Amino acid sequence: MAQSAPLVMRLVASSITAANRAGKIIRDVMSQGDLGIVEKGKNDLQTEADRSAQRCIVTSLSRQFPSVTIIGEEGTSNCEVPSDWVVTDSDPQILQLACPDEYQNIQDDDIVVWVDPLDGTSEYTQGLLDHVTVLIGIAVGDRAVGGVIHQPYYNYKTAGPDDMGRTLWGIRGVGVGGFEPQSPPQGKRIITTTRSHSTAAVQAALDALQPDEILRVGGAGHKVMLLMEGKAHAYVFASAGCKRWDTCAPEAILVAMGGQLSDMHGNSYSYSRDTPHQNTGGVLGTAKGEDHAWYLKNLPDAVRQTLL
Ligand SMILES: Nc1ncnc2c1ncn2[C@@H]1O[C@H](COP(=O)(O)O)[C@@H](OP(=O)(O)O)[C@H]1O
Ligand SMILES: [Mg+2]
Ligand SMILES: [Mg+2]
Ligand SMILES: [Mg+2]
Repeated sequence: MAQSAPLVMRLVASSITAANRAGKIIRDVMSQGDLGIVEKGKNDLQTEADRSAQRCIVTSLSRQFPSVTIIGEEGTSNCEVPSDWVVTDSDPQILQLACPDEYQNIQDDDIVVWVDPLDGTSEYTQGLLDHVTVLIGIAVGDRAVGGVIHQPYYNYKTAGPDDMGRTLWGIRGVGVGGFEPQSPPQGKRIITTTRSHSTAAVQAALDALQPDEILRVGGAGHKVMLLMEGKAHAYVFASAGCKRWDTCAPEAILVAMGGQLSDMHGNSYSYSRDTPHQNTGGVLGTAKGEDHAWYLKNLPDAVRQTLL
């Protein structure tokens, strides 16, 4: 039964265990105390946790799916991966779920896996640990279809080391799991946006949308989780700073529960293997039940013109 599950379902099932293992690596690097920070660019850090978590995920998935294209934020390295970082088991619950007809016969060639081994690096280095997530997105053709978000420090203030963290998943046409989907409060507009990568255009977009409240938090995964759990109505980021690995997994889960994610012009991002990595049109995510078009209509043209 499990062996014969369709490829998309097997990829999500294996991504859950790989993301959980990567989360443990992220916690271990922090508790060992040497983050090994490298500056990749302006306001763009990489730590030993980003590097190690990526090696864990890419090695684990490519052992099981050697012909599937995997694109990760941190590039590749040929160093040996410790054997206990390689996990090849799968989440049994996902393998039992019915796969939609349109994804029954998907081949290796049709898939790209987008990996952000540690989303919210800036917040990780500053000790804002619950902003950190591990993101694994599964694209079929050019669409984000499956997503896994692992939050390694969920409940870290109250949980012990063995019950810390959680893993959320979603598959278009199947549903979501690992969390309780909630709608945001009616009669209010709460917008979430970047905490560490703001610009004049990012602020101008927020001003025009007149939110009742702004939640400035780290990580694309964390911000989309706020939409999924009814804590915010929209994620508005009028900047070209995010990449496909930031949005693929969150978009798949958000869409699977009835929300939307597009660029600031209302166009969907393509997640096919030859697509550019940069989300040059910015990010607009809206919770289930929100009027995505209202946000698009009320964004100032001057802001939109700063984005391709
Ligand atoms: N100006 C910029 N330069 C580099 N990365 C940016 C960026 N703006 C956003 N990002 C990336 O987009 C993700 C979400 O950003 P933010 O937390 O500011 O909303 C982060 O992913 P990583 O932490 O995985 O690198 C962040 O690095
Ligand atoms: Mg980064
Ligand atoms: Mg990221
Ligand atoms: Mg990252």
